[in-house]
Amino acid sequence: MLDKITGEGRMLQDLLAAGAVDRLDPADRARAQRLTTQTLRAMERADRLISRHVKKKPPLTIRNILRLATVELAYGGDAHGVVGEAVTLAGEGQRSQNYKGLVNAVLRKIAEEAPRSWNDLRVPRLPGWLRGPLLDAYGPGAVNGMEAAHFAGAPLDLTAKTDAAALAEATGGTLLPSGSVRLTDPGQVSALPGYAEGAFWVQDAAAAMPVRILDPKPGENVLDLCAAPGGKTLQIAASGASATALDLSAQRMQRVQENLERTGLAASCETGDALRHTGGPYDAILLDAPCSATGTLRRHPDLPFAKDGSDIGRLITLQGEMLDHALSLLKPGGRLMFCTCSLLPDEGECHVEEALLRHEGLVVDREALAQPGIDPAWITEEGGLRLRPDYWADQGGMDGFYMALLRKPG
Ligand SMILES: C[S@@+](CC[C@H](N)C(=O)[O-])C[C@H]1O[C@@H](n2cnc3c(N)ncnc32)[C@H](O)[C@@H]1O
Repeated sequence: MLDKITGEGRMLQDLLAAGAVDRLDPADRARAQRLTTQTLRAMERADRLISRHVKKKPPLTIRNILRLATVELAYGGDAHGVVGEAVTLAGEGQRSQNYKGLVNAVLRKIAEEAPRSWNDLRVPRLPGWLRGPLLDAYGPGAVNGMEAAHFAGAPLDLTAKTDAAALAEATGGTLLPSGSVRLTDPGQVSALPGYAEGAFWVQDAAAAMPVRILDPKPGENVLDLCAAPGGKTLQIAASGASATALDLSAQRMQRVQENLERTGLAASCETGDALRHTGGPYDAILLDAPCSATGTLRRHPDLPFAKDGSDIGRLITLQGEMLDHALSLLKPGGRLMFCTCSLLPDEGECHVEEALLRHEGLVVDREALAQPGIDPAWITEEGGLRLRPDYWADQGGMDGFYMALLRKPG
């Protein structure tokens, strides 16, 4: 998986969905996934240690074997076992066979050194294509905080179908001020109490906020324009509103259907292009537009390796078109929640500023942001909400997100 992510730009989720670890038993599957994410998160540190002992860069597979083993050693893996497994792995490939001796020698040195020097190495940095714009937008202190949050990884947040306090009690989790339930050592999600009955779904606390702010009401017609895998559709459906869920991807729409079935919630599901959707007019619309997903790096440490930022311009254009089209599907006086899980203002704040100039009478509803768990300091100049992974640092952070509630003139 590391070879495909770092060498071919593939995303971990896609590899898993394509069956990359299906032949392993469940415990090994979980271990493979954990080791992959751990290695990606700590790659910069591993490379620093490795570079002390390797003069000429070996082929990618060998580099990845060294990285994987270095991270295992740094996190207390048994030196004999880890080095042995890495040498065996190198021996499996025709080309990589020649590097068995190097793998053995380098890892023996690292086994001695890693437990001592690991924590002295700096927190891994974001790639330049992302770090530059984030420094411009938020400054060095914030970016350091974000990098620390990415390195720390993320807890598991749940959204309750009905009673968050009861869910917190049943799962031993913490009820966050925004209403999500947080678990720091969850184990397997499907083994949590209430999973089979559909009492909750997995959703980061930040990702749960757009629908809380949109506040759908029973009887309202609400469209979720980019719905899959459906966390926000479930929230809309649970509110008692009549939900329509749309997504371009049939495969991802399948996930929405499965989630609705497990939770016993109802929504009308459509596969199609948001820009061609002609239904409505709707009382309220949620537009969780496709974006760089740079707010989710705590959970997706593969993204900085698989992407280089070259698709962001295309995404920004698409987001603007979707925002305009969504407004055309709203009833007069209707409300549009525009959000993206991006840290880049070009995919958030800037869209709202520009939409206000393009659409006469359109306003941002700031009052809707007066919600439990929302710090007024997070509210931006144009009236949106900027969430960052370095917020709630003592409680395990949150995903990066931008959201704003727009009201169409009546
Ligand atoms: C950020 S994700 C949505 C996450 C979802 N709202 C949730 O909470 O689970 C963006 C989604 O937009 C979908 N998408 C991309 N282009 C689209 C289009 N032209 N029309 C509709 N959906 C699109 C993608 O398939 C993806 O599922």
